[in-house]
Amino acid sequence: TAPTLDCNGRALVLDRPRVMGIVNVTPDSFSDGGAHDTLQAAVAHGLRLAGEGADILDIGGESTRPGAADVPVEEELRRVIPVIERLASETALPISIDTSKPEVMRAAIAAGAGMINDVYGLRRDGALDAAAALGVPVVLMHMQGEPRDMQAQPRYDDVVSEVFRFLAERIFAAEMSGIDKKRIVVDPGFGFGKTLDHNLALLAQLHRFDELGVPLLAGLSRKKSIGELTGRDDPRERVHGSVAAHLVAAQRGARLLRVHDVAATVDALKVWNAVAAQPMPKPRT
Ligand SMILES: Nc1nc2[nH]c(S[C@@H](C(=O)O)c3ccccc3)nc2c(=O)[nH]1
Repeated sequence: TAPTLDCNGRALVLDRPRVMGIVNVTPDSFSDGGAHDTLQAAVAHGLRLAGEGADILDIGGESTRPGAADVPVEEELRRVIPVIERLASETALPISIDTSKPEVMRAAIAAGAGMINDVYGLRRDGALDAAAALGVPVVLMHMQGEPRDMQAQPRYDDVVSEVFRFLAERIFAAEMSGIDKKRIVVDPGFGFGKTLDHNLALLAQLHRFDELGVPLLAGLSRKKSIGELTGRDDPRERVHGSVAAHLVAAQRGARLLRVHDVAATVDALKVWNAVAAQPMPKPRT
């Protein structure tokens, strides 16, 4: 039986790679930037991704852009809560909240979200206890440094081992706080304190994270590394490179893919699934 995440009553079955559609509710992601327009545009975007075949929607109100100032909790709530309420009522999809703040976690789950996606791995004060009390699945991601400085000088002796150890420690910390291991997803955090070479090493050795015994999320969509490999400076032109990277991640064990371009990724996974479903001839004994 496949691992199944109970997201506040909405099931996310990880029997095959599943697609998490990104809904950024940050004024800088919608041209006009007005609050009402941002709400309308974000909800429309979420509904569109649902129509394209997303298995879950990830709502984020704080751009973790390197160098970005921390968004005050009231502002983050003002952005994401109305979007979660509308999407939770207008789609049957599970919804994850991309936040590191305990207050935002609580309000988001109360508003209908069913999973916590924390790029900070529940390291903020009160985050572990909040996540434990809320009883929903959590994504624990690796980041070296802080969003404002993480890309300045990423450095590792052995990036895969160090990210592995960090994730193992966060799983332990989560379990010690009462979070059942069955509710935990881990994520190497592509682009969060990593150079291109670090990201490529993590992708190439993604299978090593199977040893942690929890499902893996990969988020490479439209990231700088994809741009560097393809020479595409405009993130909107990084769809093909992103789909390729996510297929590699799926092939090497990722069961959640966090993407902007849902339709393209869904089509690619249909090909992947068809091949994965092929019976393998018994190895000649
Ligand atoms: N679990 C998980 N959550 C995530 N949230 C993000 S924000 C990122 C982006 O490019 O989307 C980003 C980074 C920097 C600035 C803006 C946006 N990336 C991930 C990820 O890789 N894994």
